[in-house]
Amino acid sequence: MQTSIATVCLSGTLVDKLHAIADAGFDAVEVFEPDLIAAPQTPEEVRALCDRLGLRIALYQPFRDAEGVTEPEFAQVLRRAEAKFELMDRLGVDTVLVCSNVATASIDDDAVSAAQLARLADLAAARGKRLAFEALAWGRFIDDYRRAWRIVERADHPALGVCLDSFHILSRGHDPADIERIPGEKIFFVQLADAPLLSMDVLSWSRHHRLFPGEGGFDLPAFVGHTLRAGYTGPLSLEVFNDVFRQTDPARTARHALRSLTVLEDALGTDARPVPAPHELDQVEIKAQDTDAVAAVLERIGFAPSGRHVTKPAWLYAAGDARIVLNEHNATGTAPHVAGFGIRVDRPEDAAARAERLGAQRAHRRLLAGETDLPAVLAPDGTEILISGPQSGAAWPGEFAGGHGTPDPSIRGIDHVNLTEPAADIEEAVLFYGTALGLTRESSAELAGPAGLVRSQVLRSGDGGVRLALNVVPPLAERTSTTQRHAQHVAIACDDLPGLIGRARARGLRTVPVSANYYDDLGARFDLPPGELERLREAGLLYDRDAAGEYLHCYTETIGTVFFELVERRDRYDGFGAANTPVRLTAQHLSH
Ligand SMILES: O=C(O)c1ccc(O)c(O)c1
Ligand SMILES: [Mg+2]
Repeated sequence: MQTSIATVCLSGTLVDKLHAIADAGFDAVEVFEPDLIAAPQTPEEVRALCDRLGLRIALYQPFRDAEGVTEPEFAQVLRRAEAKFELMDRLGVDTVLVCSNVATASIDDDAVSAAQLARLADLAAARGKRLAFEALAWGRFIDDYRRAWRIVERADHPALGVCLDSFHILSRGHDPADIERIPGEKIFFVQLADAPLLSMDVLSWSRHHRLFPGEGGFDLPAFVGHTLRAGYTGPLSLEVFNDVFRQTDPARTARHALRSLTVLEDALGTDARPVPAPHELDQVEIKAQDTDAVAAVLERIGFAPSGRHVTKPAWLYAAGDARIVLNEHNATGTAPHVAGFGIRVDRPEDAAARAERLGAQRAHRRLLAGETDLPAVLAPDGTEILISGPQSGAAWPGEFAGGHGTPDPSIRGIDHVNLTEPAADIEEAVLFYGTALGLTRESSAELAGPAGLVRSQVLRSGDGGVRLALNVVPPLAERTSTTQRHAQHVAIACDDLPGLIGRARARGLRTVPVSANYYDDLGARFDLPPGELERLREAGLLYDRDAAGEYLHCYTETIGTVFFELVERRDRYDGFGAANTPVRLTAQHLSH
């Protein structure tokens, strides 16, 4: 399937955009007219650049307000079209998108629109051009692709077909199954955009909030399936108007965009490779110039040092199935931060190949798997993912020697990892981690803290063995606070958290203090058994409950940009204590 993207999706000048699109690996491009008009290059120069870059210009767009108009107005439409066909000759593009009239339409009549489009198509055909008619969701009279098709069918002109844009169809709740009634050769172009399911006017929704396929609430695989079954063989072209992507690095956004098409193609089964589902979080790597303070906190929690790496300045701390690597190799000048994590899957090489197909780079392991040969990849945010095989008791811990001490018996494993992403990168991170690691998007929440709203998206493997939470830093929070920017954390699963916390405190562990008001509110919200509220208050634990079970948790101080959460899941509780997050954010804010 040919891949294409509209220049309007990206930031930068037309030349920046074309380079980014070609470098990402797209086959074709839609030139969005305002990008061309503002560019200092001549159309011939743009055409030559596309040739050099190996990019086909598949579409020129948009041509607005062409039909449903009075005869004098239509004479002006033909004059304007003549100039655009001339321009298209110079650019070397043969198809122009004509969108349904939003501004000048005064005649609500299929016969009139069909006759005018046919006359426009006559003019186009004489210049070797084609018109792809698109019903905008907010068209004055034509706002439904089925009506656009009826008009095109009625005009019955070989140079006139439809353009199907998933946003206009799915945002209005129009049934895309009727696409299959359109002959494939009359579908001149297909544009793809996803979007979050918002309730707002459709024009603002379209102009500001479109997303790449797989990132919103629309069923793009089903939509594309209908176009393919109709017999469409042209490019799948991304057309995403989005306020963030208009600002971010175009090269990175273009790679992200192409990744979304790769995922979509996989979902269509044209190149399906089952994603190996991960079983568990095998380890977390925390890097810093000096990891002593993190080591001290881990020992107070109940981890035991399992030794130093045989060749590198790195140490393994373990307890139960929880393994944390503290790495000082190549870390000059860095504060403690989560540099990577490990997952355990059935077929590590397949999982790595899948991640690479989605644009991840192979990581040249500086640390683990130097001796044991395991694949590792870099996520777009730079996090290193080490991929282990299914056997528990992986080989890599054997790279560490000289351990001592006994871990606390209540510690079970790694419950989840919580990474922070800049607001501009969250869509990319969610798409990448979800699709490369075979995790499903779970709840997303907006949590209020003293420095703004923290958006949080949870990704989870089918059996809950791997849980990853991605938090968006409030974009302006850097001006007021540093704490939320640094909200990366590693959650340690244990049983009997009250018992563990007592022993950990005796070892000197400090946790973030919880307000007295919190416990008053907890008592009001939950009818807890006698004495339970007091026990939670004395232990300084947070509490949550849902229909499936209970959740007890608490947080350590922050070291560098990392802190630890200790969690006990009772029965089948499957959340993250989100209701308690504002209390935690405030406590962390106060302790800085
Ligand atoms: O928002 C618009 O005006 C607009 C223009 C061209 C398109 O293809 C489209 O889907 C929307
Ligand atoms: Mg469109």
